[in-house]
Amino acid sequence: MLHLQHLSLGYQGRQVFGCDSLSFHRGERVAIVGASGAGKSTLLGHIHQQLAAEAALCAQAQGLVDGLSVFHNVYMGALARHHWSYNLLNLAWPLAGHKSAIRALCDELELDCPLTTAVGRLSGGQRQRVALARALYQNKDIFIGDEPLSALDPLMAQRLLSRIQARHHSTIMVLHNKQQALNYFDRIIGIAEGRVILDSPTANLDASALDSFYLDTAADATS
Ligand SMILES: Nc1ncnc2c1ncn2[C@@H]1O[C@H](COP(=O)(O)OP(=O)(O)OP(=O)(O)O)[C@@H](O)[C@H]1O
Repeated sequence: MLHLQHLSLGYQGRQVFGCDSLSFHRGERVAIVGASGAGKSTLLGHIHQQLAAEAALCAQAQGLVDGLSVFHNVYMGALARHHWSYNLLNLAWPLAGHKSAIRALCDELELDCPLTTAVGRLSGGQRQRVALARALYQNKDIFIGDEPLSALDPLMAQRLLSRIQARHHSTIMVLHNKQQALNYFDRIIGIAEGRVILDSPTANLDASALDSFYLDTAADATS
């Protein structure tokens, strides 16, 4: 699906992530873990650039428009699928088909507020689910997420993780929860100081293998 070679990523001439070779395969569910500042988001952004046509990104910086409704923010996920005039019409007078599809998606994400609610009035966890709904509304085959469930309680995060994975043939996700990484992903990539220091099938790992990545173990009791 994607083969990265001799990769060097950085800002203003400073490399923050580098690797000789890193591949992502169709059908894989890959968790990326590492301490803050390790280079995870930089790598994820590059992966999304390479796979943009077939992948939806749910970024850490959600980019929601606070003054607009839940409906409008989620609909933004569909903008690229339609002509600008159709989008304009639907943003001004939401069509029944999109309203019901977005309602169903929000229900699936356990977001029960009215679609007319301004996003600026929502809690952190609700906002995160609006951003997630917008990414899912892109209807892409691959889901790329940068801590997309970090504001949710562990049980809800696990339920939504299963639903995200059921909707996409491949998932690449940065996350900070050890048990979620071990239970819901086929492969774990560990990054430290801009290098890949772990790349292994989850089946070959136990919880102690992830200790050096400072992962949150809050979900241990619920798994
Ligand atoms: N836009 C930017 N301009 C300059 N430096 C940046 C920029 N974005 C990130 N960096 C730097 O690159 C390094 C890696 O950042 P990155 O966001 O990829 O790490 P991360 O592992 O995702 O961290 P976190 O878990 O805190 O999100 C950090 O030193 C950060 O300060």
